This record gives sequence, C-alpha cells and structure tokens, in this order.
Amino acid sequence: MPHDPDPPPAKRFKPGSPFFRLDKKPGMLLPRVGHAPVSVDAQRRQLPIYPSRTQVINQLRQLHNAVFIGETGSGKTTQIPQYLYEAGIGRQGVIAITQPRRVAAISLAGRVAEEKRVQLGKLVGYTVRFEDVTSSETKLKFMTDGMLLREAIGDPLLLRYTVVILDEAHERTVHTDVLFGVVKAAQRKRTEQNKIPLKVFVMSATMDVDLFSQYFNKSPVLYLEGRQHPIQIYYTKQPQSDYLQAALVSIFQIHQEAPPSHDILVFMTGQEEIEALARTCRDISKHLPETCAPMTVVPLYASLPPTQQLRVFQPAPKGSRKVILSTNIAETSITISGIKYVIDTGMVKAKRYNPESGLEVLAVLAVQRVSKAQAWQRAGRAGREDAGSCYRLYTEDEFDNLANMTVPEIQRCNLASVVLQLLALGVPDVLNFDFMSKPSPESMRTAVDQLSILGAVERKDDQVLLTPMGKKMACFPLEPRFSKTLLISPEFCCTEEVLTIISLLSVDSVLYNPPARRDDVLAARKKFISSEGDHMTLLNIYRAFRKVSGNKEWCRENFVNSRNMGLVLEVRSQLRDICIKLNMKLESSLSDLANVRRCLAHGLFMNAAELHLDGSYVALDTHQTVSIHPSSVLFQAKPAYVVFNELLHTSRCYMRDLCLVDADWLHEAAPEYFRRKLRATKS
Ligand SMILES: Nc1ncnc2c1ncn2[C@@H]1O[C@H](COP(=O)(O)OP(=O)(O)OP(=O)(O)O)[C@@H](O)[C@H]1O
Repeated sequence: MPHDPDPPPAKRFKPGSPFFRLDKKPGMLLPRVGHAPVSVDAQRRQLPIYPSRTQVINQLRQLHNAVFIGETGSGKTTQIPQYLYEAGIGRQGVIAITQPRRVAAISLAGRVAEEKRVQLGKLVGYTVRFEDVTSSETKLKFMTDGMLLREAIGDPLLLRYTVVILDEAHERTVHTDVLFGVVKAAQRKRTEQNKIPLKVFVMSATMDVDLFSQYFNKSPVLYLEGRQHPIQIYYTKQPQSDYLQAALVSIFQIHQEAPPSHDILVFMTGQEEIEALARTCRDISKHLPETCAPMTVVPLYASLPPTQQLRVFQPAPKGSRKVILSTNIAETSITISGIKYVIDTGMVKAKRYNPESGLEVLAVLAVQRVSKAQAWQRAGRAGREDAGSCYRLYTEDEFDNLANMTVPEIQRCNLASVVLQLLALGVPDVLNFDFMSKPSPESMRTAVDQLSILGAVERKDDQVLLTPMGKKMACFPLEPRFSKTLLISPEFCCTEEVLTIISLLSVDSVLYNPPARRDDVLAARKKFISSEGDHMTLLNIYRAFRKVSGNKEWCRENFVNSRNMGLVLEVRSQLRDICIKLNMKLESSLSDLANVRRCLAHGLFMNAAELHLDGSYVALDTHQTVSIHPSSVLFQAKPAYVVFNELLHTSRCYMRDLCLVDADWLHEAAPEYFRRKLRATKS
C-alpha cells in the first residue's frame, strides 16, 4: 500500500528504572514578575508588556513600520492589537493579525474576545481556511497568513485593513514570506495613491531583527522587556540515540513525580509517530500503581480535523494529567492552560528541497533537527500561567550546534505554487519579486518552466503571464499539477474520481498499519487492491467506505483511519465547490478506470518513470534512477510506465503512490516536453 508502515513503537518503559537523568542545569529564560494572576483584567495588567503600554501606544501611533521583539508570553500577540484598538489607532478599518497556523488564530481570537468581554465573531473574530467567524462589526481579525494572501488576490491594496500585524514572523513559511512582499507593496502603493496609509508591524520572540528591519523600510526595532514566569531549561547529559524512547521515559518520570494538575506538552515530528506513542502511553498508564494519577493523552497534528485539534485546550478530567503529543503546530503563539512541562525531542519533520538531485518537481519531507529559534519557542509554551520547565532531549552542546534560525521555506521548496500565486495576485515581474530572502534565480526559472509546461503561464516580451488555464489553476488550494489534473478531468469524464483521488492524497494517510497485525492488515486490504496501482486502490477503499456510510466498525475491521477519511470528505467537498464555481462538468467514469489513469497521466506526466531492462526505473524528467516503494501495490508487478505522486529519499530514491499508465498517454499529454527530454538524453 502507498503508505509507510508505522515506525517501530517506542520500546517498553520499565517504571522505576529511569533511562537517563535530566541534568539539573537551568537555561536562560528568566522571570520578571512573580505571581499567578486572578481575573482576566488582572492577568492583563500583570503581563510584562503592561508597564510599557503608554510608550507602546505612542510608538504605534507615530510609526508606520515597526519590528517588535519580546519574550514568549510577554503579551505581544494578545495585547498589541487591543492597545491599537483602545487607543483608536486604525479604527477606520480592520486590524489584521496574521498567524502561520489556524489553531493559533482560532485560540488567540477566543482569548482576546474573552479579555474584551465580547462574543467571538463580533468585535474580535478570526478567518482560517474553511471557516470565517467575523462580521461587519469585526475590528480585530486574527487570520492565517494564507487567508490574508487569498484576500489580496481580490484586493491587492488590502483596503479593508488599516493595520497588518505579521506575528510569529520568524516562522518564515512560504505563505509568510510571500505575504511580507505583498503587504509591503500594498503599503507603498497606498501611500503613492494617497489612500489611507497602512501600518505594518512585525512581531516575534525569536527573529533576526536586522533582516526584518532592513526589509520593512529600515523600521525601528522595539524591544519589549521581561518575562512573566520563569522557565527552567534542562538538557540531557548524553546524546540520545532514540528520541521516542527518551520522550517516553521523560513523560513517565514526570508523571510519577509531579502533581497531576501539571500537564505535559511533548514536541514530536508527525502523525504516525504521535499515534504510536499515544498508544504506548495509554497502555503503560493502565499498568501503573494506583498511587499514580490517570493520564489523558491528546494528540495534535495538522491533519487532525479542526474540532479535534481544539481538544488540547479542554482540561483533562479532574485528577487526571493531560499529556499532549504535538507536532510543531503547537510551537508558536498558543497558550494551553495547565501546561507546566514541555518535552522537546529537538526534531521536526520539514520539507527539504534537493536541487542537486535534479528532482525539482518534488520537495522531500525529512525528519531533522530544529533550529534554536524553534527550541526557544517550544520552551516558551511552558511558563505561561505560572513557572514551568522545559526538558530538552539533547545535550547543551547539541543545542549550541543548532542553526540559529530555520532556513526559510521559500529557499527549500518547489516554487511553482508560489509563482502561480504571485501571478494571480497581479504581481507584474514575478522573477524579480521583492522577497526578504530571495530564492535562487535558477529555482524561480524552473518554477516558471514547470508552469509553462502545465499550460498555466506564457512568456510575452520577457514577461510571464497567466493563461486562462493558469487563472483557473490558481483558484484551487492545491499544487499546480493537481489543479491541472482536476481541470482537465472533464475531458476524460472522470472529475468525481479525480476529486476523490486528489482529496485522498491531500490528507496524511487514510490507512492504519499496526505493525503487530501485519497479516490481518494484508488480508483486509486484499479485496481493495487494484492491479492498476495505488491511486485506484485508494479509490476502491474510498468507494467501499462510502458504501457503508463511513461505518466505524467497518473502518476498524479494514484498518482505515476514519478520522482522516472524514477529512478527505471535507477536502473533497471544498474542491468540488470550486469545480462548480468554475462551471466544470462533474461526471463519473464509474467502472472504467482507464479514463481516470489517462487523466492522471495527463496531469502528472512530469512525475513519470520508465522501466529499464535491468529492472530499475528511470524518472523521465530527470533521468535519475528510482525504485518502487515496497509499500506500493505495484511493487511486484513492475509495469513499463508509471506516474507517481512523490519521491522519498531513504536508502534509495523511492516513488510512492503509483499509477499504471500507457507510454502513449504521456506523449499525447506533453509531446513537446517529451521531445525535449529525448533530445537531452541523446546529447
Ligand atoms: N488562551 C489563553 N488562556 C489563558 N491565558 C492566556 C491565553 N492566551 C494568552 N494567555 C496569557 O497571556 C500571556 C501572553 O500571551 P501572548 O500570546 O500575548 O504572548 P506573546 O508575547 O505573543 O507570546 P508568543 O511569542 O509565545 O506568542 C500568556 O503567557 C498567558 O499568560
């Protein structure tokens, strides 16, 4: 099947035999003010930013650009928007506060609404993908940076806004970096056109202030001093070879020693790892002595349905300890009540772009070390309501050797989506867009080439222009090759199937593969397997899931992750709505799946591979040797031509999610592209 088996479960923890001792060496997050506050108003007054309120307001009034830097928890995100509003600054319009992640935008809006004693969605609201909780009364609007970017497509000058606060600027996601340029251009144009000026403020606890100040018109840097509650930082004495095992031991060490009201937040890398550790923790906690409090384990990762993500904010049942196992989505901005301990594995799963391999089409996901900025943000999730501790599962030397900042995503990802988005935003000269950290000209050119091969752009007098196809492609929140596949699907009368397949591929994994039940899994999957490949197998599973109306028991018996299937339904319905808006014909090819495969060949031809006589495959785009991943249903079959969804670099370069195609289909999809590839091989 197209997904990796679960990682090995963390080895069993033996209560009472600590795996390692935590070095009692405190780190450097130090307290300023002391005591746990009582009411929300009192809490506001006790925040480190409060004594500087008047000064901050004066600065906010005078400046059009400023960079705010202050410790995690000092009150930047919740207070500065309120100070602006209370002082009447920017009241003619809306004050936008952008966040890299939806969970942060939602919870911050909730907190600020509570502080202002208003109903969420009135004065204070939020907008995230698929959810808009704002009204005509909304003046303080928390939103993901992706949403503000989408709004900029219809309103490039962002005229609805008088202030944009770019929060957690250090995260440097692709969206944030594009947004920096868009907001900066909107500010400049509004001044040039004598419109109401736009104020742009940038905030973070951990950023390269000079870079930001320089980029935003040499703006002044304002330091907010102080930290409300102390955070003790602990390092391990020895490097840990197995961070999952180390996390498990640390969780139970704390669990056995600390009062149950002190909750734990653990930073890990991904869904499968989190679910595996959650199962192990639940198992172990059942066998602990009665003197130990019960444990409520709550997972948190991006592909969890939004309502389930918000479960982390609910208190655990009385007397029980909450242990949150999270990816880096809980790393910035959020305050989770009760978190006293943070356990930082020091690892994160992130995109790594490998231009040397020539595989420009794909960025590879890899587990890697966090940056120092990320480590400090993680620590900052403790000590928000009271003193806290952060246990780093690495040595202080290892910490010292971490990179200061995370390399901006824009410099390590495929830029085709970015270029398409910039063109949809009406940016005239995309190749020279004012990025804070410029991607290499080579990777920008490659992106334009890919879009041109997909028919999304054309070049005219040195200019790159969006074609009508490109305009439609930009309407979908998908990678260009997927939006193209969807847009051409009516030609093959299979839009319903393609919608399903793309939705399935957009979600982490709808399959659940417990290693201990490998034989049962194989037996259950057999009936869905299609000799036409993984996409068709997934389609069979989806169809069977719909036939039983998502029955939970059926999901359990067939090792299908019903939660993720729920998400597939949600994504599918959103994509379908866009197809309807674009007047696309929604037909189904029912049992004739050859049409669906032909459509995939036409959309994914840049990810095609050909079988060679020696049994190896060669990627047609780059001529690199690739192999079929053992989890694919085509692993044994070895068809002559396949298209694949992604490449995974481990010991070899594996293709994952494969579909059997005819060579003719590939050539009819992009004759010129394949002629060029052939010429390149011959020369
Ligand atoms: N949802 C919440 N529930 C309880 N307290 C909260 C909540 N949100 C914020 N707070 C309190 O307000 C403080 C300041 O939070 P705020 O998000 O404004 O800080 P910040 O300086 O922006 O930090 P960061 O850089 O980590 O985002 C927190 O430390 C916490 O004490």
